[in-house]
Amino acid sequence: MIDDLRKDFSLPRRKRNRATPGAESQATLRAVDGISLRAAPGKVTALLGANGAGKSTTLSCAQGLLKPTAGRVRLLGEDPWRAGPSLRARVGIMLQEGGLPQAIRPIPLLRHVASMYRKPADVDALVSRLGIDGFDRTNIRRLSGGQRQRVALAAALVGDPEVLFLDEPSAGLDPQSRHVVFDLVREVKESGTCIVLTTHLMDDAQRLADDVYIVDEGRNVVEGQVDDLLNNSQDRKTLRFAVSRRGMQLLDVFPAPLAEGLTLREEHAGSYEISGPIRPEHLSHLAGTWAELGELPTSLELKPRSLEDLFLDISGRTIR
Ligand SMILES: Nc1ncnc2c1ncn2[C@@H]1O[C@H](COP(=O)(O)OP(=O)(O)OP(=O)(O)O)[C@@H](O)[C@H]1O
Repeated sequence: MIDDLRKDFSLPRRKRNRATPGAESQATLRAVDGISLRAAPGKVTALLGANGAGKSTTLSCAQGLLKPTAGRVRLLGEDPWRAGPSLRARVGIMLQEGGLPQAIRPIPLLRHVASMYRKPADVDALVSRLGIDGFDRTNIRRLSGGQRQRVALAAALVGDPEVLFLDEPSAGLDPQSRHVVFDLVREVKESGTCIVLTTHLMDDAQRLADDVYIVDEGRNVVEGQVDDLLNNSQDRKTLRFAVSRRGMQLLDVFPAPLAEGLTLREEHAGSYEISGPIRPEHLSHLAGTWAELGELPTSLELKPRSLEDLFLDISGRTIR
């Protein structure tokens, strides 16, 4: 549970303070500015946001790795910043950078980690499930990014945690590994573990998460159950199509006035997206226009709005 979390980072300012020559004044960066969230047992809670939105900082405060500037954090009822080893033993953490020792092979590392817990998970089962035995002759330093991710996940699960934090769990995974990792995460959730994850991949969030929090510039902007968020926008659809005539003006393709809350975007030359409450008349209008022009779209797709559409509406389509 996180209530009104704030985290400022002190940044050295290059400019010297004229009032006190020689002294370096400090500037602060507010990375998190009032985030609140709750993560329940037996659920996957996803924290989504653009690069630099404040997700990892929030997770680090929740894990007790960073001290919040203000606000309240409770992890299994305790303040994680002050908590001792008994709380840590109930929590599994998979960090974005891996955070693994480098000069050791994966299985000896996992056995060593397991030896620190009173009731560890079955290391052999985790190793074979995540295919770690296939690359155990290599030190962690030399593993590929995806292999290291799998070892990091196994290390986070080896203590059979009650709360599991996953920072970008599918980064660098090939499609097969991604399926295995997702199935494993679902099983862990069904066993009652509270899972909190961050991801940039909206597909992953849509497939894995029960609850989502979208953060932007350190603040919550949307929160809710994935199903509710998507159902609420059920009347909204996204139509994507491409036409072969390069350089064609958008209005030649869709001359109807953009009434009724439809938004229209040219993704790149000849490739368009219309979103909003699309009705059959709009499709027939488009088809009529194409028939007049003798144009057949090279692709055409009508989809319900996804978490990615929702996310892009909120955080914009340009890099900030
Ligand atoms: N130790 C630090 N010192 C100074 N600034 C920091 C520090 N850690 C993070 N920041 C800044 O705080 C902001 C939030 O960073 P954070 O890592 O929480 O974002 P994020 O949402 O996890 O991003 P990403 O998706 O890229 O991992 C960024 O502007 C980042 O540069």
